[in-house]
Amino acid sequence: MDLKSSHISPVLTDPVPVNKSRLGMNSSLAPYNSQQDSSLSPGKASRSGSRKSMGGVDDVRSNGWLDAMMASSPPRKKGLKGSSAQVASIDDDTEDYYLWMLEYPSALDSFEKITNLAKDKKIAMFLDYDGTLSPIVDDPDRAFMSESMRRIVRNLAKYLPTAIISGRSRDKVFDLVKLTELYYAGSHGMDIIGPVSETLSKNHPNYVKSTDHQGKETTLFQPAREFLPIIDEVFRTLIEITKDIEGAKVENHKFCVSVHYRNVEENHWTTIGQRVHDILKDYPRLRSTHGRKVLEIRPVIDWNKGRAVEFLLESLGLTDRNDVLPIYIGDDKTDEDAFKVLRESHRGCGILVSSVRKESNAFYSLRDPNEVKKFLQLLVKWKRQQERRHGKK
Ligand SMILES: O=P(O)(O)OC[C@H]1O[C@H](O[C@H]2O[C@H](CO)[C@@H](O)[C@H](O)[C@H]2O)[C@H](O)[C@@H](O)[C@@H]1O
Repeated sequence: MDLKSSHISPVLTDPVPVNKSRLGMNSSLAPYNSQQDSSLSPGKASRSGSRKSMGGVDDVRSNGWLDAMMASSPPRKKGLKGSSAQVASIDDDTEDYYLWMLEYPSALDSFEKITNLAKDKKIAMFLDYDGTLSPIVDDPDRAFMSESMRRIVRNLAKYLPTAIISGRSRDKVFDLVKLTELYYAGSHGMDIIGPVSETLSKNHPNYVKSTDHQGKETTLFQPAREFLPIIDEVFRTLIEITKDIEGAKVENHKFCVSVHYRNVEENHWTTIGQRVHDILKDYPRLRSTHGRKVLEIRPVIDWNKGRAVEFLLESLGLTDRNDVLPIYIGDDKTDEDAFKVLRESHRGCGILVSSVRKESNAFYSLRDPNEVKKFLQLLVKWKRQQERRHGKK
């Protein structure tokens, strides 16, 4: 992979004529504005040059934000509210779900098919965190993975290169996973700690030698470094503008910011959405994407979980090889970028974790983290058997 080419470098997207945003285009899709005052810090627009609300047209109710916010997570199971540790998703045991599974078959039922694909290949495993390794809960600070899940992931990493790719900051996700034998990509892939790769290090300015939690030599890749001050600034602003909204929570994930509304009364979702939307008019080089009851504010760079998968495969020396099968398991919209990369490059497979029907670029599905655990457990068992068969310990 040539890091000098635009294929891998996180090039900012091209500017689009201003009138597009005036036509009510969702600002989460609105591009970097080359007209911005270059004397400002990265991402910040001058007030006079900022995109203002266009008399109701540029309003979260009419531009699709509110719909996306409403649709961003399975509805709650009745009676779940209260405990912060309770799982907040529902099982949609309808006929519809089973019909949907014809298109996205269960990875458990298809296990043999998957391992047939993996025969004589090296699997590279990529795992999302929230909603995949840990259940979705009301309090993001209490989204713990179970000890049994941790044990299985640790075992898996003995046999396969395994990476966690999360929207959380790398440090936060490491604190939750606590496994030194994995690779980590935080901030939706904008903060990667991976193996040393001579080819990559020669070609990329954002690639620096580092040491991991065990003091082992690794490399750090942070394609959005220049955005650190602006992310900090927008984080503080978002805290300020949401402080009167009960239940709102803002998290700083170093290269991106999360604004949670899971615990906000539904009749205040428009307010929270509108305020975030309006603030982003001052930051044309930042955009928002929709996660599970969360708005994620991130730099407008051509980098996402899909690019992180490509990057890690390259760092592991596993790219452009027919004997590699990457598997990515994730539950969220941001994981779709990774599913898409695997689907479009005709290698590996995406597994969507969902208990409700969703359009996806994944090939298979698993209902919830419990099924993820069963799948990973089967994989460990299968790898063990394979190694025994091939005479390894
Ligand atoms: O890429 P991920 O590892 O899946 O991270 C995406 C977001 O996950 C967290 O929020 C989600 O999980 C919370 C805990 O279960 C839940 O309360 C919240 O509603 C979900 O959106 C994390 O807190 C976010 O910052 C991440 O962006």
